[in-house]
Amino acid sequence: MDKIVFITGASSGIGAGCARKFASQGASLILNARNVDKLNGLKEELEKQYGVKVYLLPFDVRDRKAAMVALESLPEEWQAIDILVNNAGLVIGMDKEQEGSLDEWDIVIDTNIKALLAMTRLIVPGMVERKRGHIINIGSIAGDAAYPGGSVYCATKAAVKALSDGLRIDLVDTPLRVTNIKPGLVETNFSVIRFRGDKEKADNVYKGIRPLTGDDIAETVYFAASVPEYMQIAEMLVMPTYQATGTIVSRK
Ligand SMILES: NC(=O)C1=CN([C@@H]2O[C@H](COP(=O)(O)OP(=O)(O)OC[C@H]3O[C@@H](n4cnc5c(N)ncnc54)[C@H](OP(=O)(O)O)[C@@H]3O)[C@@H](O)[C@H]2O)C=CC1
Ligand SMILES: CC(=O)[C@H](N)C(=O)O
Repeated sequence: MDKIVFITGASSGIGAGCARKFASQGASLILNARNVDKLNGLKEELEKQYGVKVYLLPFDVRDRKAAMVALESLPEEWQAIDILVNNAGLVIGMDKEQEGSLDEWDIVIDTNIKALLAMTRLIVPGMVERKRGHIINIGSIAGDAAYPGGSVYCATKAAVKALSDGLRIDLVDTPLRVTNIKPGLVETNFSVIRFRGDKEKADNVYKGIRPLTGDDIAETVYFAASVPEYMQIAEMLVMPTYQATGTIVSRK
């Protein structure tokens, strides 16, 4: 794949899986996250294993100015981004809406919605100009229906669906494509962060079921990116076989 792929949140889980998959197919990668050590390790791994070019662009996606400066700093040969994977995201806590922390919800909303929107706003105009581009947003099954203690996270992922659908409408007279990938249970660092570092609670989320991995979701992201140009995968809901909805899971 002779394309430049920009992935936010590439230091872990689904984002790192996407980096590995696109690298295995020969793409050039711009990788973002805050953890520079992890990004450096991934760059070294991908360059060694696949002989691809990797450019690191570490910044906090919530920092609009840092995002703008980072993108403006891209060397000429890295500027024509073909695929934007808006993946960086998180939730903190599983509190009832009437009891949770407004400060933590600010972090969640700023990362999952406002940063995704800012990255889109910064990168998509260039794609329109070049008449080439694909925006792949990582939404969630959580955006389809609220679940107990998940209202704010679910609302952010419902927003990702609305932003993806709206962008697709706004780009309908261009060759650009917009995809919303909606994973179910995927074992990554997500639950460790949700439960504020409590590994036991995080492990319980995946108990009795074989969850998906970041690599599984990366396969679907790559599939959406590699169908012929006249095809647009608008949305994909991808979950483990023993999961039926955001909350109905059969555990053995
Ligand atoms: N795991 C799951 O079950 C599911 C996850 N998702 C979604 O998938 C996406 C990826 O999550 P997942 O891989 O599971 O979780 P991880 O916690 O493993 O990875 C999250 C990534 O986002 C990055 N990130 C978080 N905040 C910021 C920030 N402010 N600026 C830049 N990067 C940031 C982290 O890097 P760093 O800390 O280095 O900045 C990390 O690379 C999220 O949008 C999540 O909502 C959707 C459905 C299911
Ligand atoms: C992390 C996710 O989005 C997952 N589908 C969940 O809400 O548990």
